[in-house]
Amino acid sequence: MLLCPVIRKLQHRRVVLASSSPRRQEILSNAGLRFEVVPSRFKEKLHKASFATPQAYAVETAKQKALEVAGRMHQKDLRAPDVVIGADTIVAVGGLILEKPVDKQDAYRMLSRLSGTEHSVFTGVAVVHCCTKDGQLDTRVSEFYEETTVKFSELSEELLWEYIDSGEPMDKAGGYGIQALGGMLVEYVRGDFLNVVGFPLNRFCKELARLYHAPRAPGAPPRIHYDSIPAVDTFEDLNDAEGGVSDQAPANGGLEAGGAQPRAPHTRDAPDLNGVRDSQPPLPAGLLGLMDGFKASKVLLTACKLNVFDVLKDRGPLTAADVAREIGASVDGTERLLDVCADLGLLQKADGGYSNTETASLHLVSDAEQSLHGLAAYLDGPVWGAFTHLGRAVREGATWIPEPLPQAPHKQSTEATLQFMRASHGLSKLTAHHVATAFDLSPFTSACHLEGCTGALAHKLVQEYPRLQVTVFDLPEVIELAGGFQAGAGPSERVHFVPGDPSSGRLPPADLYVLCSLAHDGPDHRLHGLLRRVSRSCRAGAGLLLAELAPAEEEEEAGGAARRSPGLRILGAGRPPRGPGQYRRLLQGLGFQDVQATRAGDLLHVVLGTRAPP
Ligand SMILES: O=c1[nH]cc([C@@H]2O[C@H](COP(=O)(O)OP(=O)(O)OP(=O)(O)O)[C@@H](O)[C@H]2O)c(=O)[nH]1
Repeated sequence: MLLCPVIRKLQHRRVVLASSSPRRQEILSNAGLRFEVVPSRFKEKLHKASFATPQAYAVETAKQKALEVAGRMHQKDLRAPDVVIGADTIVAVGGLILEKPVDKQDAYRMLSRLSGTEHSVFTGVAVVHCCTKDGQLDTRVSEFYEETTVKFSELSEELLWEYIDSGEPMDKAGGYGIQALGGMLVEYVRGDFLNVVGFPLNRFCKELARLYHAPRAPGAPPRIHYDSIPAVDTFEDLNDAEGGVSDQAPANGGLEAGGAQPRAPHTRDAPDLNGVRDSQPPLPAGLLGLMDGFKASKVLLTACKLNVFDVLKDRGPLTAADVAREIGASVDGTERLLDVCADLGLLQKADGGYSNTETASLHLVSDAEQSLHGLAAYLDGPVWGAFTHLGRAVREGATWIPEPLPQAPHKQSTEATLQFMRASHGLSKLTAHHVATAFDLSPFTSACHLEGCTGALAHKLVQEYPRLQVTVFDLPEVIELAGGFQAGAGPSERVHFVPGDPSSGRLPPADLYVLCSLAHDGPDHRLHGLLRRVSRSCRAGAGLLLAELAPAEEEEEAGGAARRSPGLRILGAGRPPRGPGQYRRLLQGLGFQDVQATRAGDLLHVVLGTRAPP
């Protein structure tokens, strides 16, 4: 699915989300939208009985929320934002409209009404386009709603009160949060899940596509289709070009009548649809994005290095001054860093306070179970340094990534070795489940993970397969430090650490050899060398499990060119990603048969082959 063009419709506009709901903020920032948050002060007290349907009530409330913010911002700044988004979520059951409970008794009334029955969740959404004419605010509103049906199980009194006492129901429509504990009350959902959570993202994208699609004038020549501009397959009718020319005025019919068409700030009026625009090459937005994409990476890596996400862990919103004090940095500099992190969807910003998004809590806090903090430090350190001198590497024919570690251990200090191991550990913990379960490995009783580093994958394998013994085989200096890492739930007597050199010398005997070294996915000749050694060492019938980082599926389909993930492509040594056919040929050429390849966790190719008899 080609998603970016839809959200990109709003890229050059000042977008405001008129909502205090953290769920809405997260849904939209996860989708890549950049926006400011200005919670609405509109009191949700419209007269429900005066609306023909519950959904009409939700839509009107959403619209009033957005208009209040547009009006207030216009008054304050004398310039309204370009787009204000408002939303309102309600639950409708048996002719009743349920909003957020006012107290525990109210929550009890709502939840007992929902117990054992089906109800509808409506989210009304208003997209208000603003423009200022002669100092006056002019608005056009596009509005819609989405309905999702939810069925609750029968809830016992005890369960009901336990849930209410958890505190979760209080700020949620209908008194439950389907995304958290409330999910346990739900028997089934029909429709958009995110609509229940507070924002119908799919419908919103379709509306954007519809709003920003300018129909071709009758008789006008057909539009040029630029190869670099992907067609939108799900969000139909999005046929304009990327970049500046895509900031066309919304289509007629998309917005309510009664005001001027909004346009992107700092741009001149778009030319008419008379073919002139079609003769212009598109502005190279993608190219410009590639050119300065490193800035976003550096912001993320720097925020990790300064432990911004650790400071915000498990705390309510903190101001820039609070964070600056804790990280020992200037308030101005910290505020700028935090604002960009919020733009990048790493932090939430509301009322001048910052807090971690779910992604940051999961992966950027240093002691999180699935932390990638170590990877960030490694990328910010040796990898950043190597890329700074990329020109030299190209001239000299060296690999693009510093031969990080096991390849050149004698050059590494213990700290450098640990830095690499932390990166590898984070990636392994993140992906171990997907690698371990991509195929049924239960027929194997012994495995050897070559370059197994801290043993994170080995621990997952023994957890999944109760009969399996796993040897972690890696350089002595790595094995020596591996004990300092928490690789699994606890020490397992079925995981053995054996020092040696995977690229020379004898390999420990095993039924299954595993190669999964994601943090230093090296050049082809290295992998081929290791595979040849496995092929020579293992008996006929032994297995080989190989896992590598893979481009997104759509890129793979487009010929593996990895057009839109250069970072992934060069995570290795600058080689193009392999497709399933290439794995098959590679392994068959090395004496393996029955080669199967699969994708796992959206980020990996996992391949399993069996050593053929010589
Ligand atoms: O399963 C879930 N259902 C609903 C929610 C959250 O409930 C609220 C709905 O309230 P409302 O639409 O009035 O939005 P507010 O939170 O008050 O924010 P505004 O400032 O936009 O008025 C909403 O937050 C949903 O996310 C949920 O979390 N799970």
